[in-house]
Amino acid sequence: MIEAVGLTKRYGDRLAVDHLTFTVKPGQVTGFLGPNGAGKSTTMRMILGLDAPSSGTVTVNGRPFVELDNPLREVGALLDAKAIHGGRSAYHHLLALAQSNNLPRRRVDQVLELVGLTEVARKRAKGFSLGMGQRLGIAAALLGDPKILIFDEPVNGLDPEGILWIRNLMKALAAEGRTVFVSSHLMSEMENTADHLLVIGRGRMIADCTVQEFIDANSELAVRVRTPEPTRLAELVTGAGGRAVPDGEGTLLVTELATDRIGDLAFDNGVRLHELSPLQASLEQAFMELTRDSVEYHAAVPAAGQEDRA
Ligand SMILES: Nc1ncnc2c1ncn2[C@@H]1O[C@H](COP(=O)(O)OP(=O)(O)OP(=O)(O)O)[C@@H](O)[C@H]1O
Repeated sequence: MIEAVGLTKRYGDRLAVDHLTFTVKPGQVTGFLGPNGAGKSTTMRMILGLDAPSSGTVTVNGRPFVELDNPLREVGALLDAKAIHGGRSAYHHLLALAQSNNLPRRRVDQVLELVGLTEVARKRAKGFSLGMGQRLGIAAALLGDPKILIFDEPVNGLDPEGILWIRNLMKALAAEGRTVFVSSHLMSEMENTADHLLVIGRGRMIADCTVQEFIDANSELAVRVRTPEPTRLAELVTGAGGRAVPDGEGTLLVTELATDRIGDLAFDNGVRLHELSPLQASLEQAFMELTRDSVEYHAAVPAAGQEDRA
């Protein structure tokens, strides 16, 4: 369990993390989502005692990280996969970690096996691909068999196979009853992996809900209707309080009116329908919409007065 109360980090006059209060529970994957610069890494660094909060508190298993007796046995983290000693082999990198943390040597072989690096274990990590480096970072996180796992953007730059592997691993770790906290700036990455979501923007909590709740609350329902009489149906829809916009020949996209209502309306007025299909906006779109005002650096030039709203 990870618990943050009023967690805040200030860099000069910039609030990188702004009074975050949340709980990350065991037995599920919790996705930590936010656009670049939202404050995800800073939050994770504070959880791991690498940065001190300006105010507020964060505990793991009820205690601040720095007070844990055996940190590697309680919390495993992947923050920056490139932060390894390139001259060492994967095996020696893990062995050094195991020895300095009083962990048995056999754990090294076990985690190498678990992440699929056994065959290259004696090669220097310098020659590792991004995916192999990521696997080595995960092996290090798993070394102490911790109940809490923290991964910062673990799939960044990975190929589809690597992404799938990490997704399945996170789910399996959660199914074993562990607390799995994973950050990403892409909603699409989380929708198949996470059970719970914490969404932040500009350091502030925007949403704390299940993935299903996020879908229900944020994806606008539209209905695609195909008919030989689009103009007539559009009038009926508008008359009933909905909105209809043409979407190709003989097709309308209807919003603000339920699917059943559109069907009834057409039937009651003798309008023939060839298609009536409810559509959901993608989660990615919903996420972009939700965080639009909280993106730190927009690609386009921001409107006057919007440059600094931190
Ligand atoms: N050491 C630092 N000194 C000054 N500002 C910092 C420092 N670390 C982070 N920041 C600022 O704090 C804010 C949050 O950064 P952070 O890296 O936590 O965001 P993030 O959500 O992890 O983004 P990304 O996905 O780009 O890593 C940003 O505005 C960043 O520029």
